[in-house]
Amino acid sequence: MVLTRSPRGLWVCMSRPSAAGGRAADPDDPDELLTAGGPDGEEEGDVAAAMASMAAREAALRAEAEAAGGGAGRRAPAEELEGVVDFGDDDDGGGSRKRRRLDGGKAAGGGAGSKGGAGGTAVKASGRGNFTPGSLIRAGTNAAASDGAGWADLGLAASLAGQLESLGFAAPTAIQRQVLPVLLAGRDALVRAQTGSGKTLCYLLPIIHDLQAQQPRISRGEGTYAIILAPTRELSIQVLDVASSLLRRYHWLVAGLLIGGENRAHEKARLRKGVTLLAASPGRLLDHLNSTASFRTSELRWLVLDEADRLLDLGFEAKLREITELLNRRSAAAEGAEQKNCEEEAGEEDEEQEDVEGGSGRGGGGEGKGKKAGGAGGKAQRGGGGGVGPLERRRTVLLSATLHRQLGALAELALQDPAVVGFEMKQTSSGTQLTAAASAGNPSALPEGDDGTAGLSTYSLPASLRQSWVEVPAKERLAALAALLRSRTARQRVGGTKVVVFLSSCDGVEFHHHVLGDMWTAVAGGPLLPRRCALLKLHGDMPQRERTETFGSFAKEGDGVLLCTDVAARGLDFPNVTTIIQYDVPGAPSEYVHRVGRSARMGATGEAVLLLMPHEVPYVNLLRSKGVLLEQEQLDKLARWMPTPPPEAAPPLKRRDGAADGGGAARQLAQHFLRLLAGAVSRDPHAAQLANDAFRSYVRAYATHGSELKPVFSVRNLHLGHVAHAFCLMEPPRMVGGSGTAAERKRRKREALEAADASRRRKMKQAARRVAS
Ligand SMILES: Nc1ncnc2c1ncn2[C@@H]1O[C@H](COP(=O)(O)OP(=O)(O)OP(=O)(O)O)[C@@H](O)[C@H]1O
Repeated sequence: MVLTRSPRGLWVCMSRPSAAGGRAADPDDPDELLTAGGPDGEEEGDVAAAMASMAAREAALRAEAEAAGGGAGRRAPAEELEGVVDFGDDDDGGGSRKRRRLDGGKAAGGGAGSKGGAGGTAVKASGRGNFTPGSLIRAGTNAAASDGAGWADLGLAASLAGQLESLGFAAPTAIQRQVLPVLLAGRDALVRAQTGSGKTLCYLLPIIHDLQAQQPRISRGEGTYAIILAPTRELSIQVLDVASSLLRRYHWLVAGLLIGGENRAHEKARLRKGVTLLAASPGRLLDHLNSTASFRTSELRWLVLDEADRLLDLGFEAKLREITELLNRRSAAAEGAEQKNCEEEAGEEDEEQEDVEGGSGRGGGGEGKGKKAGGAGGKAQRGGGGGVGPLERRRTVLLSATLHRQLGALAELALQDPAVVGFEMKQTSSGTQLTAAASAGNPSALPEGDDGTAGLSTYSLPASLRQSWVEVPAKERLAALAALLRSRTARQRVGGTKVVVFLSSCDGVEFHHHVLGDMWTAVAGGPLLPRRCALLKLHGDMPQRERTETFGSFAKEGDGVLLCTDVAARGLDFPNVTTIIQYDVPGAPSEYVHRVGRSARMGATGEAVLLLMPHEVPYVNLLRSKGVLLEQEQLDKLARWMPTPPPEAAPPLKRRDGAADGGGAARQLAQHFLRLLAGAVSRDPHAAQLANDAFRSYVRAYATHGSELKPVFSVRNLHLGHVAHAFCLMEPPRMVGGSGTAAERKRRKREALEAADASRRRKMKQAARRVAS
């Protein structure tokens, strides 16, 4: 038994954890085999696939960066890239950087003697590349971060600073410089900062710093110390990936995943064993909080809501409230029980002591019964090493590039005296209100935005992002998309060419994936995209395994085109995305910001192109009123990239002087090509079904635009006949009726899940047999 301190600062009794850290995984222990993200366990199917693809992605990236950037592991943030910053091999976090030591003289967390530079891996960040100086300083964070501080200067443990440097993170970004000190000092925080500015490390680093410093070391058996909630499964996987790479030096801290689409039984098994840091989706977390008795959260020290506004948009508000209430209740109950145990223990001790000291006529005892080792004063005490004291209560962090007013209520519920970064928080008679910070360059009294915010609805986008829009008549949309894809992928670039195309529905993604892939090749006599360029799809109706695979492979592809829904709009960090095409308009302008934010990350250049039908053009003004400025690109400029029918099928043109007519001839040819494509679709029942479903889903999604956007995006404004052309349909299908292919996809998804379950069961049985023998 040891006396230790709970997150709320109470001294409680608990069993000393077994010294499990550092031992090799037991290959015969089925529980070990099911550990996700743990450093000492083999991982199960889906997670293993995700992690393997992530590792491959990391290796590929590093190789690319080395080839292109003369050894720079990752792009360094603004300040370093402007000049040349060189962290020498033997720097160990800088000559002035002192290694923090925990009681007993052990190097903090990293194992004695582990060098900050990870075995001498030098990280050199040079000024080459496509960085636009200053873009990070304008990261919407009011940062004036030009002091050149390194990781350890911010107060991070030397071992963690070393791990960061060995991963190629040469120095903190502006937003990291602002947020880290606040969280390390033990405050809650609400953070708004540009997409791609490095928010993930803003919370992961303080968490890991805090957990690695705890003495005695945290054991996984104690349960979960940190939970990170994200709105999509892919984002949770990504967070787990980053956390796992940072935790490599801290083998006793185990990271794991709880997301929908995964096998519950296996998640329960992992929770029983203990997961110190959890990346989770709200639904699945709540599910386990309610149903998994062995899920221990009484020691929870950190709760993070990444993309907090999206969590609310997705209707998770009630779930989030329930989660915070459940966590509070569980902590209170555990604390009460621990306190009771403690009192009982103390009572027993007193009795024993009386026996010893008083002699009490029982044979002059005392000799044989010494005092319990240490007593209260001598018992091991869990405290933070490295200068950060134990937290007195749970820390909560909310982050996003866009925030909205409802978040005020959530902040009120979940945060205590938070530090706010990137905006202001005011107490009014109606509760907590969020407004844009005047210092962020935003007028303080802007009209209410699409999301009901005042001022907050102006957005800050990376300066290195070029944004444009093209006006495209409805019936030419598919030809324009094809032309954009061909023009953007034609040139091979160092570092790769990646294009993300956003569509409004899963059916839309399925149809376009089919038609721009195999069907295009069949009709045009050759593929739409260069052979080096894979055409991938990602949407929420895909089985989780397929989603994870696509996510991993698009990340590691050199060149590729990803067709996706908004499932990929938030937080996903695909390296080197050069172009974002918004084929279907986003819902709220905040979604525009997140979609385009998949490019131009961390100072890289990128472009975003928005396709608008003539009646949708006023959307550009709406974006302008939110501080988002787009240039117009002429459709005719894309003419030379328009698809053409094979020579034998080309019609006689009314006008053949393509260049002189400003692209009209090319557009006529493209229309002829689309008629050929429509013919092919009508002859293929599967393709025809996909086209019908996609059309219906498009119109339905169009009808769901919020009230602010309704005047522009009204179904009444759509010329349905022309819209149908864009789906290779001769005429618009009836809007009634279910979607055959959607049902088919659901069936496939169910079958895939069942097969995955069966395979997991088989693996478990094999593992159990090995243990038995
Ligand atoms: N200090 C740093 N030095 C170099 N690269 C960094 C640093 N911090 C983060 N990065 C990299 O910057 C990229 C963007 O980081 P991250 O995904 O955390 O951004 P974000 O602000 O959360 O974006 P979003 O709003 O889109 O979710 C990642 O590839 C990350 O590895």
